[in-house]
Amino acid sequence: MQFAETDINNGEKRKLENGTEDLVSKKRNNRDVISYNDHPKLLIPKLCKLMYDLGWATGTGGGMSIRDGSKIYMAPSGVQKEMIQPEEVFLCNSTGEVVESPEKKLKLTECAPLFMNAYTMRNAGAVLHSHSKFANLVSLLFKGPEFKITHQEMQKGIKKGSTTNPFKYNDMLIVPIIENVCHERELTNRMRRAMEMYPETNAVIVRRHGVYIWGSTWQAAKSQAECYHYLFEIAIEMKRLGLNPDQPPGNEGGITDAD
Ligand SMILES: CSC[C@@H](O)[C@@H](O)C(=O)COP(=O)(O)O
Ligand SMILES: [Zn+2]
Repeated sequence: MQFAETDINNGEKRKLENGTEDLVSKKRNNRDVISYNDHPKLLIPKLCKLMYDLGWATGTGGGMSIRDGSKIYMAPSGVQKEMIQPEEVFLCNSTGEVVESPEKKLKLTECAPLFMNAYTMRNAGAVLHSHSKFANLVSLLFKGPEFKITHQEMQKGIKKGSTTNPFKYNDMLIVPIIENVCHERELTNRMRRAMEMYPETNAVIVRRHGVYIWGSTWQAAKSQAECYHYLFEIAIEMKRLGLNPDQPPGNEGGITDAD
């Protein structure tokens, strides 16, 4: 296989595959084409590092996938997720079959069929899996199949399903919770069921494990993930303080418009 020595990001040099070289030349001739720095083989390592720094992808847990048209890029399995290299990212087709494996002997992430749920059922542009302690802990504090919260500004950063409509401040935001199993892949059917039952959700919590979150683009997946994690954390703190996250507030006595 041929490689092109190409400048990426902060001036660092790395060997990238031919496909990436094509992307660079397309960028020169067409301003609308995806930016070189937005190539999923670069973005997945970068976003996984951000996830690691947030405590979402430690101990090799968690991961990320990005779709570019019918090309689906996925992280490898069982590796330090914060140290993935661009040439270690797998390329799959629109049905999730691997079409390009890294030269290094690596396995495709165990999350692959769960990532595919977000692509096939919601036409997502990116999906991530987080092992955040907040996602884990809310699944223990909310018994049954739903995490619920209302009257929080950050819920406005989350869209209703695949629509462009965001949740309103006074909507009830619900995230379905599925029970964990011993092997990640065995979560596929129950995640699909949860997505069918909750068409407005862009996340599925896995009890005692973490959460899957997706969006129409990698940017939407990232910002929605930040909003969901914020809401999980504040709900935990509210419960610790004896406050009820799914209770709409009454008159709290603050200043409102003049009568
Ligand atoms: C701490 S190991 C966690 C894994 O078993 C799994 O839950 C996970 O999130 C990552 O799976 P992987 O196949 O490494 O991408
Ligand atoms: Zn996991």
